[in-house]
Amino acid sequence: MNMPLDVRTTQEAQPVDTVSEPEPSRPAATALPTPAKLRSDIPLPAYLSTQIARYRQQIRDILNGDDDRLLVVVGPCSIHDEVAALEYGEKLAALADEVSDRVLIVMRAYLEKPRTTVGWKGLLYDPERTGEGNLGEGLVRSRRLLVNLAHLGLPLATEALSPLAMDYLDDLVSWTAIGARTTESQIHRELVSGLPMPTGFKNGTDGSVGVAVNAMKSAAHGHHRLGFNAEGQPAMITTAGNPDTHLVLRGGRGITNYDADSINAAVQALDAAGVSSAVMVDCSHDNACKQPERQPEIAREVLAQRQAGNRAIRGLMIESFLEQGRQDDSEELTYGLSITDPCLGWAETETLLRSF
Ligand SMILES: O=C[C@H](O)[C@H](O)COP(=O)(O)O
Ligand SMILES: C=C(OP(=O)(O)O)C(=O)O
Repeated sequence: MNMPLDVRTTQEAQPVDTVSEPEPSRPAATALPTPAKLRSDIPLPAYLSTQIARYRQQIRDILNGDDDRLLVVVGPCSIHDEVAALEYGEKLAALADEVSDRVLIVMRAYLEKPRTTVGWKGLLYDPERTGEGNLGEGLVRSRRLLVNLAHLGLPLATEALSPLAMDYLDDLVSWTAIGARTTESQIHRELVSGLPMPTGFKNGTDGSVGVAVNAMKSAAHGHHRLGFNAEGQPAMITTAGNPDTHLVLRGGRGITNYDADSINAAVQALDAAGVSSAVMVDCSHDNACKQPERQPEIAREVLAQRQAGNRAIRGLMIESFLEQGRQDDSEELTYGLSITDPCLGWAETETLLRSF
């Protein structure tokens, strides 16, 4: 199991003096299994652990320039239907083999969604999408799905939103994202500092790259943070620092940042800060103005810059599912169609990935 370097459990809680006033009411708390229990109920077989370690190293090698292949993180915006996710994974795994001499494909297996205001937050929180929330079932289904996807031979990517959720899942993930809404958060930077895999920090929702550069500097350092050990007891977590972080350019409100000037400016900022200049371009989100059919043209434009000599460009992100577009959540969903951001369809994705 990949745990941060040193986990010390607080043994001696100080007794609290008698409280004269009644304790203010607290939010309802429903008990959940500990990370150790979930990991033992849904174990990661040793051969998959070896596979994941190998993929993490391949991703590091690409980011460091020791492997010339293109890193492509591709898959649904969010997973709401495990059957469709596995069908997508089977297709992607076959294609990944076919293009593996020039592209390392990593499947987006996103179980937590950051929302601008409110909305469905992902399989991990509310697997039946009732609005009631059921983290107990969500954690089980999320872990089981990641194990099943890993069985297909794919490396997996996810967004780390709740730092505690990663305690249940991080052994299964080969690449992690910190999203645009949390890159500036100290808690997420501390989390990344102890993660065992390469991690991309998105630029901010306003397009600012500086917050991601600062995040990389912070995450490279060791931290002490509040957390829980594998047995679920409160613990001071001591992290060693993560040297394998990089920038993900995803555009911002009314701004795209995949053009040569934007990428060069970002690389200059990374160089000036003394952090890795490896860049991944997210062809979706604000770069595509949420128009999924624009992703192939954005990918081609970025790859033209790479072919023209910009070797800082090491990766692309593409939001893709079985069907193109999106739908609002309802009782009668179209199979294989996103219920969060719009995705490129499988046929278009296949053509695009083969062209790299
Ligand atoms: O990638 C997904 C969305 O862009 C992100 O979760 C925010 O979604 P929202 O603005 O619909 O809440
Ligand atoms: C939420 C996502 O992206 P961003 O943080 O760039 O909005 C995502 O990639 O699913």
